[in-house]
Amino acid sequence: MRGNLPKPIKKQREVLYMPSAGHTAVFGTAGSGKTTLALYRAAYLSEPSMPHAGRTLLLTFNKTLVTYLKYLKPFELQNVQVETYHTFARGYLNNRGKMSRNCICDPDYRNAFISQAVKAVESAYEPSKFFKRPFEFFSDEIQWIFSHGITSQEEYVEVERVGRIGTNLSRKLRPVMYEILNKYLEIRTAAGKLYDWDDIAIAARKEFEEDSSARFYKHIIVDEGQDFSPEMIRSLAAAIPEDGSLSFFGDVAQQIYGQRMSWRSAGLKIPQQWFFKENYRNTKQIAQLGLAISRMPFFQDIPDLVEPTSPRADGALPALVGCTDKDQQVEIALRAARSAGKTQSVAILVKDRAQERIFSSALGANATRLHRDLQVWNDGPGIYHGTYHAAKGLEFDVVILPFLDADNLPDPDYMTSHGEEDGLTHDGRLLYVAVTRAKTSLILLYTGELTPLLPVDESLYQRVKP
Ligand SMILES: Nc1ncnc2c1ncn2[C@@H]1O[C@H](COP(=O)(O)OP(=O)(O)OP(=O)(O)O)[C@@H](O)[C@H]1O
Repeated sequence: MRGNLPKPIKKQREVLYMPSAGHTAVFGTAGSGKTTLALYRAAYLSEPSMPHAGRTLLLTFNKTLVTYLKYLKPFELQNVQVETYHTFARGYLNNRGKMSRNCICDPDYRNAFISQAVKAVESAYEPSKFFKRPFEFFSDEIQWIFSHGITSQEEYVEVERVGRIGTNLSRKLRPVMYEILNKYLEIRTAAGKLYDWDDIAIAARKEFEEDSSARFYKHIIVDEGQDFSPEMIRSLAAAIPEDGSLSFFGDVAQQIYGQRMSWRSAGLKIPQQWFFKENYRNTKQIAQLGLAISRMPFFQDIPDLVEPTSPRADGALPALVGCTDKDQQVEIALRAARSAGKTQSVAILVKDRAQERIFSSALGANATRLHRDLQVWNDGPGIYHGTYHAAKGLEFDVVILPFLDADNLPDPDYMTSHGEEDGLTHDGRLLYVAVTRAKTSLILLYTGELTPLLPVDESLYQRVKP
């Protein structure tokens, strides 16, 4: 295949020729070629001269990654549609006459409606601590219910919650929670919003199940599948014809949306699974740090986690720089980015938008912000900046991670609303994603106490004076 893709080797070749009908799943460690193979697989399944050929859809979770995939997309993928799940679901529902103008509830309205719903239900009950839980609890619980395709109170009360901590809710309280959800739906519908970004998958799945017309896509491939909710996957299983295929590529260690949801509850029929253990992206030293993070206590007991074999390429140990204060971290990050950015691709990655703004205002037009509206991907030297979330699926020669301070990561607000254990798991995976974006160099900056999300083993780093 032409384009920028390396030639598939070993297990990758097997995956390319997996059965062309039914469900298949590939789990791989970071940098093991999942995205690469998702692209190859799309080309193979859409190849017009093959008997299995059919219209092919390649889906991923966020828009930045769609832009990146379109950049990588070689000539043979001319007939493959690449988009986000939400674009696909919205398009399908629109096609079926189930959409109207502005009928999707944006996150700000959603939050306001959920707060109203909690207050409305609370007023009908005796005072209770339950209603005083942080807003994030109710918001996450509604997302969890939708993501699992639960549409009745009975179902919600009965459902087993596997491995969910922090926000777990006793069966006794679930009817009240479901009342809040119903109230939210009532308020939302009254405001003319038919869906939000979480329950649109329920609507798509139901619509496909009732839709007896010929399917538009024969083959669907999912990249970054660990971030698709069970209901999204179910809707995709319903979207393909009998002789079509659904190929799932994912890495559970990188699950950063819809935490603690398992694609397994989507009920795919997967006769065989493939595992990619070889890491082609990172140097040995960077991969070792990634592996050490994935062996920390908060990563334990993740089903389907694939441990990598050590890559061959050698490089420098990740640089760990203890700074006197935050300003010094910013100064060093900027200096390193400006210097490396002349000849290499460099990314400064941070936790949230507020931290990102520090770098966007300092770098201005000399850098590219990683965000959903990024239209074009330019390979080659240059500086990028963005959140850990926005860097998902991407890679850079050099990655700079400032603010790795114990009082910044794990995020204190997240810990308050979700509990310590959830906070460690959530931000631990984010940091794992960030670390594994680096091809050859990794610079870690902190002040005071280092985040507990990084391993303490000094042999994994080289200490560098600021
Ligand atoms: N067979 C191969 N030979 C050489 N390089 C390869 C091979 N397969 C993949 N690569 C390279 O390894 C890097 C990682 O590949 P890719 O992005 O497909 O991995 P991934 O599993 O999707 O990673 P992640 O989940 O961490 O985003 C890319 O630079 C890709 O070009």
